[in-house]
Amino acid sequence: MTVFSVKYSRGSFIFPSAQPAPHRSFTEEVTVLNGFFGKLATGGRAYVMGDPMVPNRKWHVYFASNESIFPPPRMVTLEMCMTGLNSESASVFFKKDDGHNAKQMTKLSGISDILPEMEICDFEFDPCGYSMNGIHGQALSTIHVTPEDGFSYASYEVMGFNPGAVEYNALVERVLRCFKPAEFSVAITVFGGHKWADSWGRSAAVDGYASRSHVEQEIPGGGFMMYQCYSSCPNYYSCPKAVKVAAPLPKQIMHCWEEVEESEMCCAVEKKGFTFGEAR
Ligand SMILES: C[S@@+](CC[C@H](N)C(=O)[O-])C[C@H]1O[C@@H](n2cnc3c(N)ncnc32)[C@H](O)[C@@H]1O
Repeated sequence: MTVFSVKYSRGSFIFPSAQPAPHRSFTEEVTVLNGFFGKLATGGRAYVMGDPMVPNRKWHVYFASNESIFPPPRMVTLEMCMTGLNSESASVFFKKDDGHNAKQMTKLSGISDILPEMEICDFEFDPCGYSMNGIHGQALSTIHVTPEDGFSYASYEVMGFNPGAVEYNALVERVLRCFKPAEFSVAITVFGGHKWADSWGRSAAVDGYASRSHVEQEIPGGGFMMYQCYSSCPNYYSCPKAVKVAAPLPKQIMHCWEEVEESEMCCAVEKKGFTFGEAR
């Protein structure tokens, strides 16, 4: 089998200095990935997306593809990273003496309602924690939850579905309902053109959350990525819908250095295929 395309993506590490090789820096990760995929037609492309005004909230993406197989089929990937989970929502992911298991966590949390068609294989950790993988036709999803107070975290990822059949904003809200995070980021990758993507090319407008940054980046083969960060508003009722505060920000001028360190100062190495997304 030949490789069609590869994408590696992650947010900023909460504990960067605790990461083992090759995750000590994005540069190191890219070097390893290029060893495997750098010879594909597009070469390895690496991006660090984020607003320099919002520290430690960057989206790191490595992408390489065999361009000869483009144009690619229509495809959307959604990735959400959530921190500061509401303690009541997080408590669902602790095992209880009454045999509270992964199936109950899936139901009680609302995970089963995110995309009800998904067939879910779920797993509970001891004494807490939860992971699941879901499948429906060609669509795949995965969730991982670390519910411990102080460093709580949940991730949600879905790909391979027909974007026309799923409304972006409503999907984001169903995910948030499960975890009620204090902060979250959402990254979408769209192949096959903007226009058809309907709701998928726009900022999510989420009650109770304000958008802190919005960055877009074109990728080879007609794809584009959008990365947004949100924070919950202390006063829910006076919080404007995120779409109002997500109006385009003034363009930021990015500075580039030769190395991208996990200190997340920002930016990229142009000549090696790094680019830094432009904040809007
Ligand atoms: C959801 S798991 C992380 C799963 C990871 N992404 C994976 O696929 O292996 C993280 C949560 O499970 C808990 N946990 C309990 N036992 C664990 C184990 N053996 N390995 C990883 N996490 C464990 C952690 O404390 C944390 O709350």
